[in-house]
Amino acid sequence: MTPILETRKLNKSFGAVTAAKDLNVKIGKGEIVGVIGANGAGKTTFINMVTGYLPPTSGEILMDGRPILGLAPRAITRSGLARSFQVAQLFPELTVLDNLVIALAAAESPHPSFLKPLHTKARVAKAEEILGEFKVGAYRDARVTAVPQGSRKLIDIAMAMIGNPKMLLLDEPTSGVSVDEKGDLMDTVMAAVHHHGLTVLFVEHDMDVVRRYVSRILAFYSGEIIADGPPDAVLADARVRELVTGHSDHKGAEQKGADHKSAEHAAAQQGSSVA
Ligand SMILES: Nc1ncnc2c1ncn2[C@@H]1O[C@H](COP(=O)(O)OP(=O)(O)OP(=O)(O)O)[C@@H](O)[C@H]1O
Repeated sequence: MTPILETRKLNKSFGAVTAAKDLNVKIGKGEIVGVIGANGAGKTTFINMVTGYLPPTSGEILMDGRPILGLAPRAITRSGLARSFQVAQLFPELTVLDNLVIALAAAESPHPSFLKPLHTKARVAKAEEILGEFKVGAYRDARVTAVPQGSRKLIDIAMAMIGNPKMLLLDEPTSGVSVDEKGDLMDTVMAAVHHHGLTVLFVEHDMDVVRRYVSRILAFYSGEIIADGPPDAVLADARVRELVTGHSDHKGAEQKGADHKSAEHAAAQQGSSVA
């Protein structure tokens, strides 16, 4: 079967830094793929390249067997490959409903008219349906700035799904979300993903989340994929334990390593350091 997403010998260099090295990836329809790797391993670079935000140095990218390299991000989204970002891309001063209505109008036409009313009955009804599906209906009339981080992430992901994509790429859907909220957030996202029959690839630093939701892991290290397979096999891989999740011979150390990476990552995002 033709993969929904395929990259062939995808490379990206930033000067002397190799952020992607000969990445050959095939994602099949319906797969739920977790992308893991330490800070700077090349995870976001990979997502940015396949969604058109970053031109590769060389290589090919195919969606449903058709080349998409060189297309603008919006054209790639329209072809069925949608994404979310590490930081939710919402209009912070507008209400949640306004944000969804704008996204719906943009999905209907690449050049929505400013002269026609945005809040049509159909769009408001659709927005309310989406808010219900993502369990954020309580924030319908709240400004985005007043919405908790986890719900903001859900709204952002809901908006990525508005154009009925075939595949979703989520860059750290649980980053900045409390440990208590992560499970509910991912349960809600995955319920929607299964309901709409989507293929998903998401970057995640929390190995508990990865283990629970994915059927396959791609482990990145220094721009390369060092392991690709079912979660149990990849997380037990010696190189992954050493270079990604943190290696120790003690029982449970793999998780401790993962927790440390999460802490390191959170600290890096905040410009501080982890001892
Ligand atoms: N615009 C850029 N200019 C220069 N170097 C970059 C740029 N973007 C990424 N890099 C470098 O490329 C490498 C891969 O970065 P990337 O952001 O893809 O890593 P990552 O795995 O997503 O990390 P994180 O978990 O911190 O988000 C890093 O060495 C990074 O410093």
